[in-house]
Amino acid sequence: MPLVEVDDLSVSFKQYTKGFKHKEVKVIHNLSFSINAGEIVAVVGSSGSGKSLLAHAILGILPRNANVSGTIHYDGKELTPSLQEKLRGKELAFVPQSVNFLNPLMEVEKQVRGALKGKDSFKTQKEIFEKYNLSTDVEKLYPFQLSGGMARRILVSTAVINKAKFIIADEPTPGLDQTVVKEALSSFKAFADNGTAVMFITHDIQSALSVADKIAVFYAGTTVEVAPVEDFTGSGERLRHPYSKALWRALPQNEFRPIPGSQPKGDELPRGCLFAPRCDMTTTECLEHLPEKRVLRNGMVRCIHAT
Ligand SMILES: Nc1ncnc2c1ncn2[C@@H]1O[C@H](COP(=O)(O)OP(=O)(O)OP(=O)(O)O)[C@@H](O)[C@H]1O
Ligand code: NI
Repeated sequence: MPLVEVDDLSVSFKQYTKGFKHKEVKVIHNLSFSINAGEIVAVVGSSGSGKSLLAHAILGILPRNANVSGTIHYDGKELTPSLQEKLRGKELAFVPQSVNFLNPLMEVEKQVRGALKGKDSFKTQKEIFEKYNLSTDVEKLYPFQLSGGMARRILVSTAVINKAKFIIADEPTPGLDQTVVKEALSSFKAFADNGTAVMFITHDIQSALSVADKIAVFYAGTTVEVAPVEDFTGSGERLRHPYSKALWRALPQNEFRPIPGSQPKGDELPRGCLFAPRCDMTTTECLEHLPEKRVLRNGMVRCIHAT
C-alpha cells in the first residue's frame, strides 16, 4: 500500500474578469500520484505545471479560494484537513521553495524544536544542528538572517527532529549552489534509507536521476508519465510519453533541442490531450478526450499512442 496516494486531484481558482464576471482557471486536473515508504519520487515539469500546488494540496496549505476535488490518502486514511493539521510539520515535513514558510518572528532553534517538549528536546536539537553543520550562533537567528543553504539545513533538521515519514522538498529554480544541492540530495537519500518517503520537486532532471527511484513528469497540471529512473537513457526510447521524451532530449547533454510551442494556460486548456497542440503524433482521437492514465511497462502514462 502506498504511503501517500493522490487520486484524481483537481484544483481550480476563480478569476474575476470585467465587472462581476468570473472564469474558472484549472491549474491541476485529474492528477494521480503515489509514493511508498522509503521511496524517492522526483517531480519534474516546466514552470507553472502544478508541482508546488500538488505539494500544497497534500500539506493542506492551498490558498483559501482554491476549489479542490479528488482524494488524498495517507497511510491508508483519508487525509482530511484536520489530519493534515495534526501531521504537518511533524510526520509530514516540508522543505519549501521559499523560506517564507518559516515563521518570520520566531528564532530558528524554537522552530526546529517545534512540538518537541522537555529537556531532551534541547539536547536533540543541538545534536542535529551539529550533524547538519549549523553553528550555535545560528540558533538565535530569525529566518530573514539565514542564507538559502542554512535555511534549507534548518528545514531538514526540523524534519529529522520530528521523525518525518513523508518529506516534500520543493527546489527553487536553477541557480542554487551545487554544493547545497548535493548536500540536500544526500540528506534525502539518508531519509529514504531510513524508510521515509521523499517527494522531490526539481527543475534539474540530472540531479533527480542521481537520487530518485521514480520520476513523475508534470505537464499543464497533470501527470503525463511516471517512469523508473532507468528509463531516462539514450535518446529517450524507453520513455512512454512524447512530452517526457522531448523534455529528455531537450537537455544540454542530449540534443539540447527545445520543444516548440508553450504549455497551455489553465483558462485555455485544449479539450483532448493537453500536449496534442505540440505533439507530432497527434491524431483526431487525441483532440477529443483527455487520455486516461494507464499502466505501461512498470510505469504510468497518459497517451493513447504510447507503447
Ligand atoms: N493562488 C493562485 N491563484 C491563481 N492561480 C494560481 C495560484 N497559485 C498558483 N496558481 C497558478 O497555478 C499554476 C501552477 O502553479 P505551481 O506553483 O504549482 O507551478 P510549479 O510547477 O510549481 O512552477 P515552478 O516550477 O515555477 O515552481 C500556475 O499557472 C500558477 O500561476
Ligand atoms: Ni513550484
